[in-house]
Amino acid sequence: MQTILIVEDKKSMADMLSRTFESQGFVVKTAYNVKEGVSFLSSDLSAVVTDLKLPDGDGIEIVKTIKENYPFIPVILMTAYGSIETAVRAVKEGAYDFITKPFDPDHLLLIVKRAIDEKGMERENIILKKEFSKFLKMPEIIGVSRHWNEIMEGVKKIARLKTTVLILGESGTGKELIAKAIHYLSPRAKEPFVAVNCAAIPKDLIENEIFGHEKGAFTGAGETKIGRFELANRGTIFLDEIGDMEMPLQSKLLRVLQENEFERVGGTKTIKVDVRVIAASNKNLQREVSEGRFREDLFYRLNVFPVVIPPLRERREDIIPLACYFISQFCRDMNKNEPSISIEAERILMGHDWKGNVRELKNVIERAVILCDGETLLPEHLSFGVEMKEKIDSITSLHEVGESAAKSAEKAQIEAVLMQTKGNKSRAAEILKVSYKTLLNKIKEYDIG
Ligand SMILES: Nc1ncnc2c1ncn2[C@@H]1O[C@H](COP(=O)(O)OP(=O)(O)OP(=O)(O)O)[C@@H](O)[C@H]1O
Repeated sequence: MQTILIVEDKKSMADMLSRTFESQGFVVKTAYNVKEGVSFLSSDLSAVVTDLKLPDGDGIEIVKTIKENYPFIPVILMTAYGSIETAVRAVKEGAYDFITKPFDPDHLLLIVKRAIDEKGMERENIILKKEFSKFLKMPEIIGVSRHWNEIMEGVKKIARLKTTVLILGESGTGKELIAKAIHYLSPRAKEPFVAVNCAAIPKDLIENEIFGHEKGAFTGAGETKIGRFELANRGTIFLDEIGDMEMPLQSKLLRVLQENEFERVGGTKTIKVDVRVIAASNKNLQREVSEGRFREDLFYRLNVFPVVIPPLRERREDIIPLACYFISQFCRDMNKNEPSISIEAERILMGHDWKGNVRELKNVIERAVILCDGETLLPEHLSFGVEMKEKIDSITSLHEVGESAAKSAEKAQIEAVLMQTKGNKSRAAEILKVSYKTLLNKIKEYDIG
């Protein structure tokens, strides 16, 4: 349901507009002066329609307040003939449009609907551009093991509620995928899913990224910046690697979880939000608490509904179904016929340790699909398969061989693509078909200069 705020001092006009919008299914709030109008502002509003001349000031004050605090709410001004110059100034100050009195209410309705659509798209674009939200639909999730079925049962139950979820598991087990599944199965599915990797953002920037800043908060803060909590309003925020969040920020997060409000960096105004929080960690958070690095109260607040994803080696029944799924995905992308997996290749996949979990399996399969031109995927198509054949007698751990070969191949591939993009990491991530976050982690892991 969309809510409109009408600020108009003439009661008959305000009533007529309320009826127009209500007949179209909008919820309408009415204010009769600037002070009242400003007090009604909240992020739940879809649009504001305000008169230019009000008893205690003018609509431009409302425009300015909205631009600073709720930049995604469009404001439409109603002006009398003769005050067009002021109306033009209002548009310069950030109003979406103005309409000159007298007007046809249906015309105003049209402007408001278009404004809501455009501002909504603007918000989505910021989210997409910043790669906060990779999927616009429910991702495909594969798993047949008992563990996995239990996880999915829990996910389906919890998705409907606003409960905070804490997802625990080693890197690459599918924590982000589960967070997305919860979001897309929830009543918030049409609202943004905003992911933040607390470990990938430099420590001195993270508060700013998550909570935004006010204009002039520090040198270089020329404009007010909306943080990711505000971008996620009405949707879900996914705080990945929460165990890496510094203590002072943990306190700020606790307040948002308890009171749904915070201040931007350098600001005094309290911002209210309605955001579902899903956090994830590959660290043992209880140990972080006992060692004094993680706030105990925050841990309990996050741990309302824990989801523990076991490593792939503890749910081996999922390996082949996942491998088959990735084969068909990559073959479709590369326009190739789908090979079947030979018994030997299957045995190797089943026996591997998968320290990098599903992510590692996905990478191994991608390379295998590139190398395989026949109808059957063989051990030599698995990057570690070639070396394994040569060294099978001399080396005790098959897994070590497979891993080191896979890793050096991956490192070489990343270095080559970075050279190709002249160091542009976003472009390299696109070519490598990994998230920007994953690429940063890999660069760190392989110490690529
Ligand atoms: N059950 C699954 N079905 C299909 N794809 C999966 C599954 N689990 C993981 N994946 C895929 O494996 C990759 C890694 O998963 P994801 O990024 O969710 O892991 P993560 O635990 O969040 O990793 P990290 O801790 O490093 O951020 C992604 O490409 C994801 O789509």
